[in-house]
Amino acid sequence: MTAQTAEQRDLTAVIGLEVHVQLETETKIFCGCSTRSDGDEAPNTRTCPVCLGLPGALPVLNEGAVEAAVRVGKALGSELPEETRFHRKNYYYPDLPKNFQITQYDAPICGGGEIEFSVDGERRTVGIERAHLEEDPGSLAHAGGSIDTAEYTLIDYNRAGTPLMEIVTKPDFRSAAEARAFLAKLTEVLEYLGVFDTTRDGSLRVDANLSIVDATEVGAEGDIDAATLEAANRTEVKNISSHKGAEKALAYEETRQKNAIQRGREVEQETRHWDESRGITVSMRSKEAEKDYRYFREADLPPLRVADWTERIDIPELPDARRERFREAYGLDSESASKLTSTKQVADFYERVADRFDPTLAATWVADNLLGELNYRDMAITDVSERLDEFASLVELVDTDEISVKNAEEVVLRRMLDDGLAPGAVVEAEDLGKTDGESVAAAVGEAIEDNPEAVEDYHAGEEGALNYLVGQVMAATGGSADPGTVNELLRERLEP
Ligand SMILES: Nc1ncnc2c1ncn2[C@@H]1O[C@H](COP(=O)(O)OP(=O)(O)OP(=O)(O)O)[C@@H](O)[C@H]1O
Ligand SMILES: [Mg+2]
Ligand SMILES: [Mg+2]
Repeated sequence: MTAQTAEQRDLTAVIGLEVHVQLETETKIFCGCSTRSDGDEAPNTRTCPVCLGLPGALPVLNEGAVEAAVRVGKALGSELPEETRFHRKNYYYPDLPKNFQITQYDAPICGGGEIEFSVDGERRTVGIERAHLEEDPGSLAHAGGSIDTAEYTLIDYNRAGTPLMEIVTKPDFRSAAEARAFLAKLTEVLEYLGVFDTTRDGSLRVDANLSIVDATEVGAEGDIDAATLEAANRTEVKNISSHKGAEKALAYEETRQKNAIQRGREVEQETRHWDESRGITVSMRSKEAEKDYRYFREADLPPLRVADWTERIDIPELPDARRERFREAYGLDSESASKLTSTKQVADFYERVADRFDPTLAATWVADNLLGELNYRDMAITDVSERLDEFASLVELVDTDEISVKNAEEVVLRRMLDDGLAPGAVVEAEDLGKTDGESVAAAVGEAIEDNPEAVEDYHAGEEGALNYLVGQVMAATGGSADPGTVNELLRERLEP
């Protein structure tokens, strides 16, 4: 080891992501096969000559996929070209029986753009290189689960031809945590656009690129010049299917590469595989160069004019804008505004409740109570979207003081979710109607009469005695009296 490598160098990680997202369409991108799996379908049943790549079968572009891609482009602030084209990317691997993937090359549907997100309370902006449309390959099942030890592999082409969008970022990330925060934001935006179904298995897959550069190469703005980026040997980690997986794989790669460099070894430019169960990346092959793919024009698909689509398609209000509007229009704090805009469905639900009640009360009920109880049950807002009227009538019962907040939260809401009951039915079944003023007053009188010692203690200045008496009244009214009112009534009655 030379003297130079023996001392610790100050190193920085450089990260760029290629994110493959399945666009939500009814049918595949180049044929009429369904994209919807019914859960326990047999392999290779949702297929036809086109997605099986049989000779002579001709692709026909799905308009739904183009529309979704245009939405994504608009949300990213990309440049949408007048015209876009498709290419064949040639490679030999059993997940694609044609031996090429129809994708885009020099005229992708989206060029440039950026995404802003927060990480550790700081705002970051990451550039988008481009985003293009392509077909998803089939899926491989390695016997025993591991690609490097399997004896054989099974192939299922049901997934083949699902519309994919590959969103390629600039190498603008400097840490694994940033990459993860970006993925969360991207997912949120895609979900708002209605082009992405997060619950679909494998709907988001990431290739994570990482290289290490000397910290001295990083400018004041975190910028690194193109020649340095080009010269740095990067690894591309494939097979990552979750945000958390991406963060873990990148953190692993960062440590592995930094250790190699600190020991004076060079990092090899290669493709690596993320082994989720072992939590490590393993070498697969040297990184293919662009020329290996022999890209050429897909002659079976004519160039597509996107200009008309771009004009016609509008996108909804995006998460950041909606968050800001919630803060201003409804006077919510940042935390509630964030919670209530976490998905478009939650935000829509909240706005419908806020239309009927005081927005702050609506925020407490949706953000704290409802989302909390749903989360606890592994349910989503979409499970109760149809029950907005019932939910509103629960808030109404509290708002008009007919039941106590405690009973509304702990009894009514829970039984609504667990047993599918309407709030009125729960109130009746559990006899939760608030005790009227007279019976509370009577219970207060009784508590004073039955507990002379506590009364004496209270008069002797012991505040604890009052709490004891409040407890007695609450017990006598079955918890339906308002503790604050009981407290006041007792003080009044005990005044000398
Ligand atoms: N020095 C670097 N360190 C880390 N990431 C880098 C570096 N230079 C480029 N990248 C990132 O690598 C990714 C390159 O993706 P791109 O799709 O353009 O090419 P590719 O990976 O060679 O092609 P393929 O789609 O065939 O895998 C981008 O996300 C880019 O930001
Ligand atoms: Mg790529
Ligand atoms: Mg790549």
